[in-house]
Amino acid sequence: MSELDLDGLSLSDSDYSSDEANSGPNSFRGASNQALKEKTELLDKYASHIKVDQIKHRITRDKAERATVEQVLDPRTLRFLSKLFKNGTITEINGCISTGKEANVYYALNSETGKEYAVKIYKTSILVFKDRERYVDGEFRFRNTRNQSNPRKMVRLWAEKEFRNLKRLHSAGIPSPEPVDLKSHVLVMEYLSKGDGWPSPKLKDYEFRDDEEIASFYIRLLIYMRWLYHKCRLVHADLSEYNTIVHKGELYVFDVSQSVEPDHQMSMDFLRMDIKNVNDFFSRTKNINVFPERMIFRFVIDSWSNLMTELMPEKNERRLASENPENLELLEKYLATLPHKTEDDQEDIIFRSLHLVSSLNHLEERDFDKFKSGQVDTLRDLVKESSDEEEDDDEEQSEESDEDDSEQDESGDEEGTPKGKKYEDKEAKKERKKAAKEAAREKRKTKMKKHVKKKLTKKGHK
Ligand SMILES: Nc1ncnc2c1ncn2[C@@H]1O[C@H](COP(=O)(O)OP(=O)(O)OP(=O)(O)O)[C@@H](O)[C@H]1O
Ligand SMILES: [Mg+2]
Repeated sequence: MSELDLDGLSLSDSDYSSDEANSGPNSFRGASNQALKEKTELLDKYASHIKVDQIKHRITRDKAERATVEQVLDPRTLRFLSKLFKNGTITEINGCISTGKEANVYYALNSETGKEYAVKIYKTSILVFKDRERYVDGEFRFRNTRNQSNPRKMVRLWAEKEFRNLKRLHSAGIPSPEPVDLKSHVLVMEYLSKGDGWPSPKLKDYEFRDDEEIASFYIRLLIYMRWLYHKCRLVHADLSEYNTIVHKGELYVFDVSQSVEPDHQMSMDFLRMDIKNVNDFFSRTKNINVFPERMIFRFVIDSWSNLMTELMPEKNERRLASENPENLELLEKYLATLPHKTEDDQEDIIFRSLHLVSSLNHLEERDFDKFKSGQVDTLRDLVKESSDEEEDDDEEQSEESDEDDSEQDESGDEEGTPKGKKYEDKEAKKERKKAAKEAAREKRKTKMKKHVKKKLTKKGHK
């Protein structure tokens, strides 16, 4: 593998020992005597400072169990943890906060400074690895790492990605856990706690005072999505009430290892999904009025000057706004001008089904310009335009192909780009299929000859 240098962090093969192919927590089959010796030494030294049991209610100071530590942490992980002990970042690990699909998060402490930390340890299981590939693929920053065959290297890359993304959030003023240290696949960050080890609640568990507070958190989250896009050049790609924490009265965004840059081929689909998740939580669970998804989408990606032109038609009024880009109050003001989503919002249903072009990124720039400058209210016209050409060739099959759609969803296309599945909810998928069938039927009735259409299209764009 070529050496990577990502924002000063470099990866090289030398950090990877080849003792375990893909160590599950306690697998050290095939480990050399030397590795075993190293593990024993590390356990002798650090096991009494590491508690890996699940934290049930609050962090306790029970004695750590060497046997459990040995079972849960593979030698490599133990080695990187020992570096954190040695460099004085932490002095103890006091239990497991979360065992996720992709990582385990532990509570750590520096008893000298009293500072608390969350230590996120990424897993190297092959299943996780396959699932996550798509977030790294297509990212300019990780262009040299495509098709990495070594899960450990990939996992290290994701940890690094999260570390760097957290830094971006932090410098953009988006409340998020401060990244503290990174050792391979072991990431240390600020622990968001109410004090004494108690974690601050996730958005999903937070007890809101009233509707006003709910609405203000909703608005904030929309603005953070915009800041992520414009200030951090990121789309979160897994934004929800599970990956946001209410800490000291503020909404904190975390879990950004899968976040992608806007140039990623799937970024627009991820963004649309994030918007849907956020809207669903606030409208269905919290019962407040939300904005139409397509309008939020535009709010997130549109330029500052376009938004301000809409908000303040007078030129001299806008001067101040141009000196103060991404200003929180002005963005709040802009959002206050948006209408609320109605129950049966057809435009939003169409917006959700933009999957027809597989990715919004596949639309040409001029289409986006049209959309952004308000020449078309939704992307419906553009979708028709862009999908027409493909449909000319395969529309006859469209109804039949519906049948094996789901299979395709699982496998993705030739280039490994997943279609639908995670990014499209069932409801939207049903609507999309229904709309596609109806559209195909309608289209057959009034089908225009290909050569005539080509001529017209060309004229129209001049
Ligand atoms: N900095 C932090 N402070 C407090 N708690 C945290 C922090 N980071 C993570 N957690 C807790 O650990 C859980 C898992 O973290 P995170 O979402 O980053 O990992 P994940 O592997 O992506 O998990 P999942 O697959 O469940 O989303 C969070 O839901 C949260 O409860
Ligand atoms: Mg998470």
